[in-house]
Amino acid sequence: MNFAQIILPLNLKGTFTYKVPDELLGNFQIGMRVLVSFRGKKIYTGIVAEIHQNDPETFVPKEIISILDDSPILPKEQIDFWHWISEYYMCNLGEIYRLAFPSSLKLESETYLKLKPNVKVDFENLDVNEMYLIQALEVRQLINVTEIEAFIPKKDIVKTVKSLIDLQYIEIDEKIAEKYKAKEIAYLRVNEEELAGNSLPQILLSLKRSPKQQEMFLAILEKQTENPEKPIRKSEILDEGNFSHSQLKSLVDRNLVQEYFLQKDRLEAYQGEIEEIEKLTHEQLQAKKEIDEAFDEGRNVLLHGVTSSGKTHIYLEKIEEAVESGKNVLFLLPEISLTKQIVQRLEKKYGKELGFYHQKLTDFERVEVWRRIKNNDIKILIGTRIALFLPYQNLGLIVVDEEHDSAYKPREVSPFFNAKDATQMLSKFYAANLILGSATPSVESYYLAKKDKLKYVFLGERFGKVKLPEFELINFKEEQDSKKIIGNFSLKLIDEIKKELERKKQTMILHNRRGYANVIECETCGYVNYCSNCDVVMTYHKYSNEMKCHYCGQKASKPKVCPKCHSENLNERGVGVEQIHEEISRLFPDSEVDRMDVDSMRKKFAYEKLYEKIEEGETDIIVGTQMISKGLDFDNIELVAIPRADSMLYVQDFRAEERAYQLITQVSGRAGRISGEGKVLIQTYNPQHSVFQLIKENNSDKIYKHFLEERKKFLYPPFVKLIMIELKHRKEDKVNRSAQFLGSVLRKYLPEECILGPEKSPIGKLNLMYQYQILLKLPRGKKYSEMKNLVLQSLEEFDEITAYQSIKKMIFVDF
Ligand SMILES: Nc1ncnc2c1ncn2[C@@H]1O[C@H](COP(=O)(O)OP(=O)(O)OP(=O)(O)O)[C@@H](O)[C@H]1O
Ligand SMILES: [Zn+2]
Repeated sequence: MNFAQIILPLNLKGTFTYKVPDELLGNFQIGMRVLVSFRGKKIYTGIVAEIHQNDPETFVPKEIISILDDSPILPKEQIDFWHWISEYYMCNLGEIYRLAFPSSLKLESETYLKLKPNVKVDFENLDVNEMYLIQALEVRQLINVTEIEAFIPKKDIVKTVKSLIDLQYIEIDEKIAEKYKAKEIAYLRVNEEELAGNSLPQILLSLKRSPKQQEMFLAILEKQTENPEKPIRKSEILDEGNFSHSQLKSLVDRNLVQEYFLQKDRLEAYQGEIEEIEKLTHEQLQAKKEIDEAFDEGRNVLLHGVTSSGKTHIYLEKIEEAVESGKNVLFLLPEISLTKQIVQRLEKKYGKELGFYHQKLTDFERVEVWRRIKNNDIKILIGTRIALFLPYQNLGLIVVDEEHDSAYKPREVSPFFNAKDATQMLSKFYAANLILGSATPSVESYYLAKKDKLKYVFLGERFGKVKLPEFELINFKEEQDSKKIIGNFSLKLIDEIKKELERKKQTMILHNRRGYANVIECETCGYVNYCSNCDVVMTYHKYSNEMKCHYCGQKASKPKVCPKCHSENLNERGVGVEQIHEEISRLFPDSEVDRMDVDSMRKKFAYEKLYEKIEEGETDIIVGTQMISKGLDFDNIELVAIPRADSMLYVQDFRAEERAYQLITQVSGRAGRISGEGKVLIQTYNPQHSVFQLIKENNSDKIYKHFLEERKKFLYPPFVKLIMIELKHRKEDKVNRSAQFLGSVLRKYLPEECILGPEKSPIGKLNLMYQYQILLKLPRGKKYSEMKNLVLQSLEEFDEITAYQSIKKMIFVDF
């Protein structure tokens, strides 16, 4: 008899044993999807992880209902990778499965289906089951898979649903249906109707008094006549420097010229010619040579290239080499950004052989990418962390850009894993090469490189021998004492910004706190406004005039009087980016000041629009949170200012200094990319702080040495391994008791010095759940896996207590 171990999309440990009916044995392989029922009536799509002959002794396994694929949907390398993640990050295979697969590939009882809007169904070509389902959906808008069992035999359900999805008649109902759109670009055209109504000489006559407008109108008309198929980019007209925005605006107001927007991806065909990549500079060539050598020895690479050193050019060379040798490439980004230079270039060169995969795609789009990857139609995939799980074949190169970015290991969605670290294993399973790249590598990667576990390749010079920005520290205490400040800005800093404005240069101001004020406090009784779901004060957002909890998203109106003592004496405390924006706008009333943070960028295309505005020089000062530090490559920014730099350091987190260094260096990297005149002004109460001093010196070896010494002294990674266990429950005393119990079990097995806690988490309540945590500091090396097994054993003992089964457990490995 034959049995199979099946992975189910459930948050349960391990795989599940099913019997393989003889009639299915003909084509039954690991990596195929099967339909099974689990715990009673519910059906699920599972994945075959193992085939064997071991009849289980303690129970009678159920039979697999049907096979859904003709060939494995998941390659062996991915199954190995899933097993590794599950073991290393102590999570369940089912959690990985849920994250990895688009919903329509893993239909289950609770999946809801609906008709696609405005479909015309060709009933003649449907089989009986398909017809029933369509008819049912016409009567009721939503039907879930369980309900379908009433009129379609179980074994045919998935086949029927799949075929109707393929025909695009039906779709999975998704709450997050907001479709991702590519960047919109502004285009111009002459208003044909005006031209038809009035003769050209008439129009020109009407523009007699404004020769510039006349000239511009003719320029647009000329381009349009020359090549009617080719849209005229607005920037193309304005960039020549001949015409101004106000002239264009008059033409648009007179209805002679129309401005319209097109999505970037719709235009691929027009954008035509692929330029050769510029030749690598001497330094870049040297770096590439070192990478080639490392790859020859089968080693992975950490590419540490200062900001604007041209890491992109090196990636491009390696990517194109891989593709030429018939291999496929995965390019991983922390977040998808279509404005990136590399994306634009690859898009031009590889067109349809380039794929994108990220959280913002709809389910249908995701399935489409799966299909194309499986058919080997995509050579280069650009994606975020979920792209690790696509069914690649022949993967030859993985590049992880901005490898230090914490978006690779979010703590909000399970399973918890670090995508950057996981690529090291993925590359192993595929025997692919790996480049981790950053201007500010994570301390862990740097350490691995220095230990020769990764090949360290350093690019210390900006492209074109452009100078790196200079750092200057402003002692804010002194400025304050001598009354040389206005609000959060020293007169010195104000003066520097003024100079930039006069020189027509752009300035960036970084303040990494959302909102307007951190708290609203009652002067009379000291009341502060806490979120009703969380143990967190609510942040005041002046622009939207509301209080927001940054942890659970809860909103409330701003209190007019103190809810406790009814005093009207309410005060704003703590400075958020909105306030910095307001101050700057007041200090420079004649300048265009824009704000870039998650709150202001929520509207559709807000980011794209602001990006273009900055690119076209319409913005003078950009105020923003860490968002402004990411990958922007503008050429007219010279001054970067950080008015309240201390706020980055005093955070309870052993990575606070590392993060501050990365953020300051990244944002400073936006300055002087062409001119080499970049300048960074840091206002601080502690100019002597070692991190500021080291940043000023700009010697990366020294900085990392400092970080590593601190980590060693206080026993933090990379010198120990951290595992954080967080327990959650709606009742505080229950979660407290359970945490004490787990602590005592762990202490039975592990040495005392490895265990910190249990204690209340820094955020004691989140979304109505009380949280307690236990931090484990475990030794590296062989001992680590031994101890991890003991941790597992402790967790199993914990799970045996019935009273604690309602406690939610979260395990963060290497967080
Ligand atoms: N060999 C080259 N020839 C021509 N231009 C180059 C070359 N290398 C880099 N550049 C240009 O230099 C600029 C900086 O390069 P790039 O954006 O790749 O830097 P980076 O190392 O990724 O920096 P960051 O980490 O700040 O994003 C870009 O505008 C790029 O086009
Ligand atoms: Zn909250």
